[in-house]
Amino acid sequence: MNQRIDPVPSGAVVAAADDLTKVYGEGEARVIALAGVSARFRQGEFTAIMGPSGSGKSTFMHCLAGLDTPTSGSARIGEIDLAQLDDARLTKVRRERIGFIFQAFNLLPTLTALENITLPAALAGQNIDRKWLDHLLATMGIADRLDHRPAQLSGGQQQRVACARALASRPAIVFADEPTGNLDSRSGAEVLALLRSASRDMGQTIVMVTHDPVAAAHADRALFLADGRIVHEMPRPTTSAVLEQMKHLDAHQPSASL
Ligand SMILES: Nc1ncnc2c1ncn2[C@@H]1O[C@H](COP(=O)(O)OP(=O)(O)OP(=O)(O)O)[C@@H](O)[C@H]1O
Repeated sequence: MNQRIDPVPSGAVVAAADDLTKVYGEGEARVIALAGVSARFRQGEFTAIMGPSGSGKSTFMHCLAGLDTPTSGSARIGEIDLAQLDDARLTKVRRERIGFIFQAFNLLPTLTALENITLPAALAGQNIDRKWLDHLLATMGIADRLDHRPAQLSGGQQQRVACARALASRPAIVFADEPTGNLDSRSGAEVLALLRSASRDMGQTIVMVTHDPVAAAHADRALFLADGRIVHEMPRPTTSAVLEQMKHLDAHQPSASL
């Protein structure tokens, strides 16, 4: 009997894109931001989305997260096709199933760290499991900063609060948009280690857009976009392999030949 070796993670599909296209503008201003992107994101999988500037990374993530509407194709969270939802239902799905981490942290300045962390769950009318929250706060290393307001925290601490906020309600999927873009390398490494541990130890599915090969090397796989298409998928990315791939893609950018 042949033993089959299956390289695909066996977790359930948590989010999926099928032939997503996105066209902005018309006539001379027409831009094809996504030209048919399909991908699966499995339970507990940590995916980095990479690609040259303008390749469609943000558009892809926004369509997957229900923050933007594709021109055609479908984006699903679990079994829910986002295109079938009106605005109110879409907001509900985002609140209940999706966590977000942004480059600029996006914490509310008048709220304490703890209030920021629990706000999305409160808005969604969800209870946060206290044991889970304590575990999360200890893991994120912010248990002694909970009464501080964002201005009283370092950038790294603010992003760890934002990570705890995204993970608190155990969403189906967390989208992180350049989460280390505003951090020094040490704080960035801490945040990446936390995301790594959230996926590996807590089974959290994470999709992270990044320009940074060091950040991508923390993921289980990297998807590379160019001109609105996925042109390469790299399992277990390393910094040097990602760097090579990026050089290759940059060399094929139209501007590089000018
Ligand atoms: N609202 C919009 N209106 C018109 N064109 C847009 C809009 N948003 C994005 N685009 C265009 O779509 C293409 C993809 O943009 P997108 O922001 O998804 O790329 P990206 O890979 O995230 O870029 P970056 O790394 O620079 O953030 C670009 O050519 C961009 O100019």
